[in-house]
Parts: sequence; structure tokens; C-alpha cells
Amino acid sequence: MIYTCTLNPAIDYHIEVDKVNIGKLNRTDHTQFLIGGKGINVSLVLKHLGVESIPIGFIGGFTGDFIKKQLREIDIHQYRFIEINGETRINVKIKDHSNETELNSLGPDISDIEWKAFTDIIKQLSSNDTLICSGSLPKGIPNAYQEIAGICQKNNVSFIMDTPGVYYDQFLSYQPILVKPNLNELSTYFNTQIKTIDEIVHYGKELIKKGAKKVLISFSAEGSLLITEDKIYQANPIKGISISSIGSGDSMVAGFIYQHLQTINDHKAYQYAVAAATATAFKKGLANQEDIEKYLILTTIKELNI
Ligand SMILES: Nc1ncnc2c1ncn2[C@@H]1O[C@H](COP(=O)(O)OP(=O)(O)O)[C@@H](O)[C@H]1O
Ligand SMILES: O=P(O)(O)OC[C@H]1O[C@](O)(COP(=O)(O)O)[C@@H](O)[C@@H]1O
Repeated sequence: MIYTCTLNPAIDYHIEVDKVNIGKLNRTDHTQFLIGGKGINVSLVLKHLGVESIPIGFIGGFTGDFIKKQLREIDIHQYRFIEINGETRINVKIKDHSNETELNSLGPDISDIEWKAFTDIIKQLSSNDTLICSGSLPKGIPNAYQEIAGICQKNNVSFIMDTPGVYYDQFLSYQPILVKPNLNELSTYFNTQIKTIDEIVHYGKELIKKGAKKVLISFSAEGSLLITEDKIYQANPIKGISISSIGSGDSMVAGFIYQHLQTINDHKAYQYAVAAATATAFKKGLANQEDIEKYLILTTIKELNI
């Protein structure tokens, strides 16, 4: 079974406005509440692809109730969230004519008892399971990813990490099967401004040396690279008009794992990942199978010899 772990889920409050006037009254054109948090988005895209997964993590308050209700409405009933005292956060996503601005909240405080209840779920996973851990950590559990990675390694659970760069040292040595940084996350981790393809390859290989089995590095409209222990692949960036890139990275992870579990083929999995990411960027909401198949035809992958 695939488990998606979102320790810090969110409701994304999307606001569309022609132009944001900072320090002034702004009236919004379009608003929408969408459930989010990176692992939950992965589960949603997998669901669109007909694959069941179990979302796990922490949930609380009226915001948490909204997330559970929405999941049930799209026929995801198997979630196993630990109910917390605090409230699941609301993140604000503002799109105006030229920018996408994100305000992501810190999230609630997790108590020791709540954390223990969560790790009991992780301890039940076995070598037949795959765990996808995504996103930031809420307060109170600063070393959560280290503990999760340790349990996974001990129990032979394959795990994937898509987290902010500040957490990488917690899990790399436990050998995640895939790490998915965007350029910012990679730059944060190595504390340097990474720009060129040569630099991206260099630092991607460093993550492999530190323990990651594969590294999928995305750089928005400019594309992405997949680095494995012996190969480097680059996808052509697909040109188009981005409607909302929120969730593109999560769709990339979902697309990759969807295809990789079926074919165990890096090239095919990467191609599917790019098509899924593109499909999400070019529409409102998350990619569905039809969109992905459309962009799959346009996605070409080449091998680099650097
Ligand atoms: N404006 C865009 N145009 C085309 N593709 C995009 C655009 N934004 C995102 N994508 C696709 O989504 C992938 C992930 O986007 P990115 O913003 O790098 O990830 P994250 O959401 O993790 O920050 C990119 O590599 C690309 O394939
Ligand atoms: O946990 P973080 O790092 O604050 O990120 C949470 C945000 O990431 C998202 O999952 C979107 O992620 P991506 O755009 O990277 O795919 C939003 O739904 C959510 O608000």
C-alpha cells in the first residue's frame, strides 16, 4: 500500500486578484478553499489515476474536519490521521496578473502523546508498503523526519522525501528511494545559490553520495532533472501558460511513483512525473489522467553525460 504522510496539512485559500496593492484595500475577484498539504495532494493525484493510497499525519479543528469531509467526498475514506488538540492551518495563495504569492502558516503544536500515536502507525508499515513524506513540520516535532526515516530503514519500508531543505540531514543517510527538491530547497540545503545545469547536477550527485537513491530536481517553467546512481536524465520543459503551479511538485511525485511501481523504469517514471507536473501547472486544480496522457506525448527525456 502507498501511504502519504502530511505532518502539516493545510487548507489552501486561493485568491485571484488583478493586482495586489500592498498596504491598500484589495477586493478579490475569485476565491476558493482547496484541501492541500503536499502528501494529501499526492493522494489526490493518485486517486485521479485510479490508485488507492492512505493519507496519514495530524489533523485538528474545523479546518481538519473540512479536509476529512472533502477526502470522503472524493471517495478517500481510508485516511488515518491522528486527531490533535490544535487546528490544521490555512495557507493563502494569491495569484495576480504577474505573480503567485504563497503565505504558508507554521501550523499547530504537536504534543508528545500525539507524536507517539503517529509513530505507532509508521511502525506498522512493512516492506510491502511505500511511504511518501511531504512538506514542512508543524511545531513540537523538530526531528520528526529523522525518527520516521529510522523506523522505515529498520522495517525495510521504501520511503520518498519531498520536504524543505532544512530537514535533509535528518533522513539522507537512511537511504530514501527518492528525494524531490526544487531549486530553492536544493540551494537552501547546500547554503548556496544554485543556478546552472552543471551546478544542479553537481549538488544532485552530492545528495546521492549522502544516501538518496534517486533525486528529482525541479525548476518550475525551466524544467527538471532526474539523477540516479548511474544516470542523469533531463526532460524538455513544456511551454504553455501556467494557470496555477500550486501542487505541481506534488503531482510530479505522484506521477513518478505511479509509473515506477508499475514499470520499475526510471525513464518512464520520470516522463510520467513531468507530464503530471505540467498538467497541474496548466490548469486550475490538480492533474487528472486525461490531462497527463495529453502532456505525456509532448514530454521527451534525454540522457546527459556530465
Ligand atoms: N510555469 C510552468 N510552466 C511549465 N511547467 C511548469 C511550470 N511550473 C511548474 N511546472 C512543472 O512542474 C514541475 C514542478 O514545479 P516546481 O515549481 O519546480 O515544483 P514545486 O512545486 O515542488 O516547487 C516543473 O519541473 C515543471 O515540469
Ligand atoms: O508544508 P509546506 O512546505 O508549507 O507546503 C504546503 C503547501 O504545499 C502545497 O502542497 C503545494 O506544494 P507544491 O506546489 O510544492 O506541489 C500546498 O497545497 C500547501 O499549501
